[in-house]
Amino acid sequence: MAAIPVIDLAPYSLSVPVHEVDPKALQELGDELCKAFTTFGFVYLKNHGIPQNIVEEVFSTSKTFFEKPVEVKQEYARPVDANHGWVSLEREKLNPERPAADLKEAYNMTAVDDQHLMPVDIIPNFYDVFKSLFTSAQELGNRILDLMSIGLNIDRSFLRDCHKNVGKKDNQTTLRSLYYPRISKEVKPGQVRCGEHSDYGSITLLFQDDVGGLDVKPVGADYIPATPIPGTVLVNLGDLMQRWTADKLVATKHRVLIPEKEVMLSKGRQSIAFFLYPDDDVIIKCLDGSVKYEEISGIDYLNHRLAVTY
Ligand SMILES: O=C(O)CCC(=O)C(=O)O
Ligand SMILES: [Fe+2]
Repeated sequence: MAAIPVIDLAPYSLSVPVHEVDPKALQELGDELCKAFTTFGFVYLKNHGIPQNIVEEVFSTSKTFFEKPVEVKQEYARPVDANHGWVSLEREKLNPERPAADLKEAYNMTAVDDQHLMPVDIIPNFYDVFKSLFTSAQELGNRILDLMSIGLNIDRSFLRDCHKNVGKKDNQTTLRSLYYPRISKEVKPGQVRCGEHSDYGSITLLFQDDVGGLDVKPVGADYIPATPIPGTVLVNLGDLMQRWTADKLVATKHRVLIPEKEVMLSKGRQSIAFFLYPDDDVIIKCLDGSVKYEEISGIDYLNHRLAVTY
């Protein structure tokens, strides 16, 4: 199996004003992106235009938080009825068939204008750095949706328009900082850092540190490593988008196992995922006009998927 494609987003980078973009370059990018999403479900984007220092700040600020004692972090815990706040170690099991829960912690931000459950009293810049990345990732996400619409031969603003309320109450888009602590004690049988799963929503933007460990499973092939490439963002498709495109584009499985090499066990790992979801009330109806899947609202689809994880 060939490697996960790397696409150069320079012609549509965040630093290029939308009205200055060459339509031919957009069509080529849209086609390239959709092609990658039909087999790998994953692509690396280089020259995307999100400044690396914004990403680094979320990594370092999150690490400061994750290294606090459990009793401190508990104050900011995700309530059962919302996807916002701190998620403790072994709380989630992304592959429900595994016997033990994932060895990871996370902090989720869903509302961009609200500091609710944010640890700003102990880490004053926490909200600002998360908000800054959330805003940039939202803009990049919109551009990726434009390219997907072009590649799918639908109205160019169609997908973007279905994601108008990102960061607000009636949209579930989440910026999630993930922390995989060093492996210091016995791992339970079958336990991993992040169980096999596909993402739930439209698309996911993933920033990894340099430790590595993410494996992805292209269609018809075995898992291959998604080795970190500095300065890139890894973009993958979620199940909801697979359903929306009537399986033309695929949401492939991925996982993070316990490192095999002894020296790697002492290293923690960090990643940051931006899960882009359509607005709650958007009706997901097959874009090719077929009736392969029943219509469902964005929020009903997501609630059904989240129920399996917790
Ligand atoms: O940590 C990673 O690299 C992947 C995390 C992931 O797949 C997820 O949270 O959905
Ligand atoms: Fe994932």
